[in-house]
Amino acid sequence: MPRGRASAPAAGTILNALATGVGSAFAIDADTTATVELDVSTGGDTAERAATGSDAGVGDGVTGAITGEVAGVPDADTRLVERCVELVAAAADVSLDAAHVRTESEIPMAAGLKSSSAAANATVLATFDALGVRVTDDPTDEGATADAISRVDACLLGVQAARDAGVTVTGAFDDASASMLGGLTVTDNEQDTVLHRDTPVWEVAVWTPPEQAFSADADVERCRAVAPMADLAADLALGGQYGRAMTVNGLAFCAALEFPTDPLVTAMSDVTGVSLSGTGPSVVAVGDETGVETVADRWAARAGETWLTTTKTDGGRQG
Ligand SMILES: Nc1ncnc2c1ncn2[C@@H]1O[C@H](COP(=O)(O)OP(=O)(O)OP(=O)(O)O)[C@@H](O)[C@H]1O
Ligand SMILES: O=C(O)C1=C[C@@H](O)[C@@H](O)[C@H](O)C1
Repeated sequence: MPRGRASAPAAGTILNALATGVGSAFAIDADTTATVELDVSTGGDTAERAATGSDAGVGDGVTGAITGEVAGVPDADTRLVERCVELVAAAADVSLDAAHVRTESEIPMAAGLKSSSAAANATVLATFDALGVRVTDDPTDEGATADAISRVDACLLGVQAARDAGVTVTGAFDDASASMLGGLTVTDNEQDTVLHRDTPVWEVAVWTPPEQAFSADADVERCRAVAPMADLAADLALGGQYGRAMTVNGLAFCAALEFPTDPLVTAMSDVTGVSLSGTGPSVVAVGDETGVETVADRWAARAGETWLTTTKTDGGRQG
């Protein structure tokens, strides 16, 4: 039974795309790993098997059950990662009799740290790994050939799966591209295009409060109301002023989504940038070691987890 494995990093937010469709994120050093086992069909007529399979999946050429499992979270919603396996099988033109995907994650779920993008990217890459298809950095490798797929095309399969599973508002290509490519990206999530890439190197402090906030439940109308501030943050990010973009975004989206601004106000004089990450509740600060450690000490008095990490300039990897 072909088996594949891959990992992809979490990310923090520079600009939330829920206001205008333009978003920006950067990869951080905390991973989700996916292990995929495939039962590949060896013969017979796919359409006939698909019509008769009692557990048929929604993907073409999938005749049996695709099951998912999240280590340590028995009641997790696994539709996103199951859909990733289906879409990769369809892109690689492979028929599956069954498949199982298991994720293990250092990233808290629904905390604003792009757990969904990391899980989707890791699963897409692990499924291609099981099929012997390697991911390449060559953007001219369009679509999945017998042995290669470009990173961006692999990422777009995960974005499609997130849309199909209903875990995203815009598709979150900003989060997904930062996780898959590494470094920082600015994207247009309506066109699924990368507008800008860079690899800033920062120390990172993260405060993750004890609650969850699912992106699909975010108040989109309130986010759209802060579009003028999102436009300003986009201009700053596209001009390379990432820290200022992040702090403008943080103040605007804490206000829109009714998270406290105090963790940002008490951090901003010590760091390059600080923001609510994603749709919250986590807050992320970037800067030099002294600055982020000062902020982390201050945040440690709050309920939840405060932790230190770094930016990551490489993204998802197979094996
Ligand atoms: N490790 C994982 N394995 C499988 N599915 C996951 C995993 N992590 C997240 N998911 C899926 O993503 C959903 C959470 O998506 P959501 O966008 O709300 O969280 P997030 O990506 O952490 O937040 P944000 O988009 O604000 O950064 C979960 O309900 C689950 O379906
Ligand atoms: O679901 C979505 O479309 C998004 C969720 C958040 O992570 C945002 O930060 C991101 O820009 C878009």
